Amino acid sequence: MWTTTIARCTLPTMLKRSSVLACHTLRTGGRPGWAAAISSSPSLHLTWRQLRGHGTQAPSPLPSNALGDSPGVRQVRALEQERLLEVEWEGSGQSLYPYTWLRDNCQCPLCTLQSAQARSLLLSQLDIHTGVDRVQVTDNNKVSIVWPDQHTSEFDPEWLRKRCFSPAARQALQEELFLNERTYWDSELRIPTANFEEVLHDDKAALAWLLALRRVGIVYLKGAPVEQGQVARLSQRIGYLRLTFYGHTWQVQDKSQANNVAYTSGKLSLHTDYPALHYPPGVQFLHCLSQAGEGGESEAVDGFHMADQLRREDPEAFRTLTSLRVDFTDTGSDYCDFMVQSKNHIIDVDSDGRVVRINYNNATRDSVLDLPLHQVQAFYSSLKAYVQLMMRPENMLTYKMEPGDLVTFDNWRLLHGRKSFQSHPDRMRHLEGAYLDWDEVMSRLRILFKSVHGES
Ligand SMILES: C[N+](C)(C)CCCC(=O)O
Ligand SMILES: O=C(O)CCC(=O)C(=O)O
Ligand SMILES: [Fe+2]
Ligand SMILES: [Zn+2]
Repeated sequence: MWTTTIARCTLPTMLKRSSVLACHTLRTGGRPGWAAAISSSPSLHLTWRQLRGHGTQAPSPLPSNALGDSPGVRQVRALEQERLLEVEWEGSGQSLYPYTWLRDNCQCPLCTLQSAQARSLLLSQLDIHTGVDRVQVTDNNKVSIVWPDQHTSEFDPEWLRKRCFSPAARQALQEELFLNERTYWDSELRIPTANFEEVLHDDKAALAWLLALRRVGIVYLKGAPVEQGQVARLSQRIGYLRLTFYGHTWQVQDKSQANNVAYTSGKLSLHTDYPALHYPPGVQFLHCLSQAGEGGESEAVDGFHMADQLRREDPEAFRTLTSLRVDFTDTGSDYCDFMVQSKNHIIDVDSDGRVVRINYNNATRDSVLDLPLHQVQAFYSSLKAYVQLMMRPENMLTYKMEPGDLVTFDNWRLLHGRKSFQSHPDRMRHLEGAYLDWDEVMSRLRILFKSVHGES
């Protein structure tokens, strides 16, 4: 039984600016806490193992799982009573597979459309009470099953091993697919930095960029041409960008009759972008084309880290912000006219209580507050507690973008802001921005990993 615990760990020197940075990270089993070595050198060549953290996997009853060197099958046995196939691995260990699942996932050309790597077997054709006629290990070490209707399935040992139903194997595969392990940080973070052109042209650099974006939540790219169109170029490296009412890409400038507080020279307090949508953009790019002489510095905090801190320091506030849905609103005209309304938790948690998304922009929080009278004051105190935690100097990162800098960050996790600035009509501060979603970014990450490391 592997339980998830909060552990304290010390990060290697590369991630911190000075002395020892205490970080909090999720750890499994009774193993020592991992420490991901995240290099912030200009080329940011990080290895998969470095960013995954070696100690993140739960102890596996199998010698190696989902990470290569798959042993062969020694023996298979049909457990008739339980309707399970038992696979005994060479070396040590065994795995159990339900008959129903095996029949459902037959890889033969009748059951699978090979060109789409998709199931063509219909659920109506699946007998969920099927038995087996006979099972054996073939000469080329495949697991062969003959079903009662004499249909035959053959399974590759490596394919089966990866899909082992043990809790440890499931956890290892889920981490490999979704990379949900995060490295929390505070004001001491040295933002992982890479070269813009290198990320565009080199697969290893692009992989390191996306691994760090997932794990740390923010990566700085330097050396982008100082002209519009670079965030679009970078989004093409992934696939495509996320269109919103503010356009395919958008220009952050001090505008008259601004349709958003971002388009002024005023201070922006820590926020996530677009909580007025029920599915806010997962990733944000901001490219600096021109900076203000005075002001305009950027601020950022790790919203997941802050939420975990709030859970410990003020559990009642945490409960309030994860359970009350807050109305957000955004009305105006840009790409086209819009009247957007949403209801979001300030802190979204999944069914296991893990923080998965922060939704908060004070500018678009609606005056409509759909709460019973007696909950209103408690809502404000909870929100204040979270925001005051974020504003502590030890939690907040500050940096000033220069022309050619392009920051990429996790908009579901980070809250970002900017200091007010002096507007000069001859030298306007100008950032170009774009959004992407995590599904597309993770898709590119998996493809890059496969092409760089040659694993499936
Ligand atoms: C205007 N834009 C696209 C730069 C930011 C919108 C963020 C928000 O209003 O939540
Ligand atoms: O101007 C900046 O530095 C940040 C702008 C911003 O946060 C936004 O446009 O939403
Ligand atoms: Fe923003
Ligand atoms: Zn089949």
